[in-house]
Amino acid sequence: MISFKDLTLAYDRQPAVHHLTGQIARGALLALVGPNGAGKTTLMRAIAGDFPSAEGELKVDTKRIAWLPQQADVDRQFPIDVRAFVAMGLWARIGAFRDLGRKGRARVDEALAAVGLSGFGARPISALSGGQMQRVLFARLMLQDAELCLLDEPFAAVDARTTEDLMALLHQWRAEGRTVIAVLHDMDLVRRHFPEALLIAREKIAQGPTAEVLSEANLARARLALAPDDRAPLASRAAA
Ligand SMILES: Nc1ncnc2c1ncn2[C@@H]1O[C@H](COP(=O)(O)OP(=O)(O)OP(=O)(O)O)[C@@H](O)[C@H]1O
Repeated sequence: MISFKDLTLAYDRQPAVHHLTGQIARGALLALVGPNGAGKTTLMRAIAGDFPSAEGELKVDTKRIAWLPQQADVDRQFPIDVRAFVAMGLWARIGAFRDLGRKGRARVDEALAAVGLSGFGARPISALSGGQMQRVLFARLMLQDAELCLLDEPFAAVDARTTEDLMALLHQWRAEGRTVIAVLHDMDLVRRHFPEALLIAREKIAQGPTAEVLSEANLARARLALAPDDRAPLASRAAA
């Protein structure tokens, strides 16, 4: 589904992802992990086709990609109700601002029921709790019917119950044959739910079965790889 070879993603010549080589198979349920600043969001953006200056090779063999941004990046003050927000998931197929039709409305209601929010359709999104908003984002994603689902810290600031409910949806999507990649910081959750992990710290530290990837030795290597004195731009390091 995805392959990258010697992939480097840099902001102003400073690489956030460096010489990354690997593959992610169709149907994977993969956790992308690494310390703060490891390049996880940058890599996800590139996979989603939103990083113009990639060097090296990156192949993604589908255009049906859905992206769940970090919740902090979602404008909650936008004056829109839950039903209209979730309906945006159907835009790729019916076009923006077109009438949803009876079938479309039924699909929105089904998605809201699947995330446990039946009856919330008329609420403004500004009047939801953080956990409820995350459920709404999952409902929107569901309607996109994507082959590849990319989720950036989907469980940040949501409680255990909401996490378990939403995690069940990820398992369901995978059972439907979709490929699911999630950026996560909760290593216990990753160990419990994700068969495969990719650990990066600008460079690849390890990829494979989660228990092997998340060894103490690998996690320590990842922490060291991002030591503060290793943060200078490539140009000045070469000159030093
Ligand atoms: N728009 C940008 N312009 C310049 N530098 C950026 C930009 N976005 C990210 N970076 C830098 O790239 C590096 C990787 O950032 P990225 O957000 O990909 O890491 P991350 O692994 O997702 O981190 P976190 O776990 O903290 O969310 C960081 O050093 C960050 O400061």
